[in-house]
Amino acid sequence: MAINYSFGLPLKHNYSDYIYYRGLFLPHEIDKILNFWEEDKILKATLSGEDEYNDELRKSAVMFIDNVPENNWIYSKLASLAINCNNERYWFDLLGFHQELQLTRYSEGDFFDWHLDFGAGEISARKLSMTIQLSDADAYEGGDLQFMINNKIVNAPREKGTIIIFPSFVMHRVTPITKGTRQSIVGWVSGPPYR
Ligand SMILES: O=C(O)CCC(=O)C(=O)O
Ligand SMILES: [Fe+2]
Repeated sequence: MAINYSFGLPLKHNYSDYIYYRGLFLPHEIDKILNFWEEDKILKATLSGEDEYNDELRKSAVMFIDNVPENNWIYSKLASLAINCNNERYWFDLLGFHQELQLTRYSEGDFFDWHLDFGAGEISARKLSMTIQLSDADAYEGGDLQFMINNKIVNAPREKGTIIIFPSFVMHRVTPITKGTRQSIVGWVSGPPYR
């Protein structure tokens, strides 16, 4: 039986395991972001909070989008969207981006197995994760961003330009690319500890 033993706090019901948006970036803006790839800036992806490479959990190439004035248009659009999404759905305490936005490129055979973006150490302040699909959905096979929700696997939308936002404690993965290349931006909005 449902009971209502109130602690005197407002209760809001609008939680979603993930939510997606379209149209924030225009096609030419996405192309501009894709042109950021500079081969000499690419890092082999490491697991957050770990210095060691772990090829079993993740294989992809990453680069960071510097938080410099020329790139402010990307940061500010994503910040506004995160704030609006949070005000509508989550009501987490958010402070801002504490890590640079990450550009990720998955080539054939690359993947990122099941994980949370939240955990001990420097990733313990992460509250919301955001992914932006930068590649045409038919430019690659495999490479699905998936969530594990109540023991069911759910695919995130693939359309280019779609922005997917989810709490950083939701389990997700990117399945192996079997053909082509997938690119994404990944960002994390941080905040004070849960309370
Ligand atoms: O590429 C993506 O869409 C998600 C990657 C991811 O889960 C991560 O970098 O934590
Ligand atoms: Fe992740």
